[in-house]
Amino acid sequence: MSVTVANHPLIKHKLALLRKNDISTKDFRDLSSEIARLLTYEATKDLETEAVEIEGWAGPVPVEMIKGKKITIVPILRAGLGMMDGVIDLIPSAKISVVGLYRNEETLEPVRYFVKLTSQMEERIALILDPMLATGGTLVATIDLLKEAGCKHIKGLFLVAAPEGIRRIEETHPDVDIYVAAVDEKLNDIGYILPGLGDAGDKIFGTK
Ligand SMILES: O=P(O)(O)OC[C@H]1O[C@H](OP(=O)(O)OP(=O)(O)O)[C@H](O)[C@@H]1O
Ligand SMILES: O=c1cc[nH]c(=O)[nH]1
Ligand SMILES: [Mg+2]
Repeated sequence: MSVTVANHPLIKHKLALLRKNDISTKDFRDLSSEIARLLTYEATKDLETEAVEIEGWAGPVPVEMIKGKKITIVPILRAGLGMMDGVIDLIPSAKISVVGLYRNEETLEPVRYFVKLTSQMEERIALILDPMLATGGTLVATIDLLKEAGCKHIKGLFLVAAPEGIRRIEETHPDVDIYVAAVDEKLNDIGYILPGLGDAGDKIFGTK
């Protein structure tokens, strides 16, 4: 498993703004999407390309294009939707597979309430989107169901991760690659990331 912490000044700056306690719903949404776009650039660096020839203005030109183009974006409801626009900006033809999971506030166990995957999962690269990787329970449940659907190539994009969550994925799904804007210090006693962002879903949807 690889964990890529996107070490880019633009990401650091945007994440700093995202951490402000008095951030507006609009700014939280905009920045989540912008960071997701930059993480997508990083997470797609190893996509395979193939040599093709196109007709250019002065005749045939040898160019490289992405091979296969079978990508599915997997936003985890709700908060993952806040990253989706940024990813679609860069991969406009990606199919979308929606996974609805929420974390039980007492047990911290993920509860599944919606799944709608696109076709041909066994041929696709899945890009899971969720702003927060905390205990890792939600991500493990998502990877489990993607693998059950035949998916073999899975990556996860997160704004902030806790070391505890990363360790859990290393132990359970070492074949999955993680891309994250920051790995924070730890979880608090109710499973929130510190310093973290607070409740990302509530901030994106303006609830609470
Ligand atoms: O790593 P874990 O400990 O499983 O926690 C992370 C999950 O918790 C949050 O979702 P939440 O349950 O708040 O749902 P929401 O997106 O609907 O707010 C977050 O967006 C992740 O999906
Ligand atoms: O810190 C956290 C942990 C889980 N979910 C969130 O939205 N924030
Ligand atoms: Mg939430």
